Amino acid sequence: MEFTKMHGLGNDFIIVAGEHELPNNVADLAIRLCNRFFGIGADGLVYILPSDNADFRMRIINSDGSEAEQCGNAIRCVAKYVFDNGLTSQTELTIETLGAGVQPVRLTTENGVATLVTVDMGQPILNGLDVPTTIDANPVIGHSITVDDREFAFTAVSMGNPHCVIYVDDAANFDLATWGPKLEKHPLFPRKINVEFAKVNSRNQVDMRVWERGAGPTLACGTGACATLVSSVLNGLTDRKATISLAGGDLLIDWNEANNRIYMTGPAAFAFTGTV
Ligand SMILES: N[C@@H](CCC[C@H](N)C(=O)O)C(=O)O
Repeated sequence: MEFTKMHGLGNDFIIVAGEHELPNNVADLAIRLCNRFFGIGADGLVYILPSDNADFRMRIINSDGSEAEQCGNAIRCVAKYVFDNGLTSQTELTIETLGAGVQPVRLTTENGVATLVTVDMGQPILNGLDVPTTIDANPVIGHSITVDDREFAFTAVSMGNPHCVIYVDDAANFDLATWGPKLEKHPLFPRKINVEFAKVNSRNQVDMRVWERGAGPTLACGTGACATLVSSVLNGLTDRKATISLAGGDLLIDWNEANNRIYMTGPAAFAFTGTV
């Protein structure tokens, strides 16, 4: 099997193109190939597939074998992959996702390669039961959650995949390994959850670190950055356009007031290709 290793701000993926559907053993394959010691190593396995409704379709399997509905960093990688490899010459294209519908993507290019990718990530889902959480409220803002002896306040946002955003004093040094997995699997979240720990520095800049559902601590999370911006606007902490600074770099997130849609802009990069 031929693959290309790519990343969006260090959130890394094994990209496979040329198949028509996912293989039956895709969960097992993702676990084996994403393993950083015995496999290639990645946060997820991504397939670029043909679509009936869009230019391309993508599926993303987390490193634990679970499938995610959407992935903001992977969709930028997919867009760069198809453009730079000549599978399309369009700088505006559409990519179908499992849980966030068809997403329009715009590429900024230089000398025939994509340098930046802007994705229309759609409208956030704020109804607690739809995120999903077990909380019947719309929106779920500053809701208390207790883990062991510690109480946090979270805001719930779905970008097609579920997120809870928690504000902390120091996101960069937050103890992800202790609290991330306990929050991810908390009974308030029936399909588990991606957890963002955020520190707002100004109305236009937020530091964020993420514990991802099915992948653990990653260097960046595109949908998590979108959820953080939405949460920060709902909590009155930022304007509708802000830079979300992750361990792997910055994403620009813009929540358009007129159409309620979220636009994410950031880079994508090739690492290497291989055969396994
Ligand atoms: N890294 C991603 C999100 C990947 C999926 C996530 N772990 C989930 O299970 O929802 C991103 O950039 O959005």
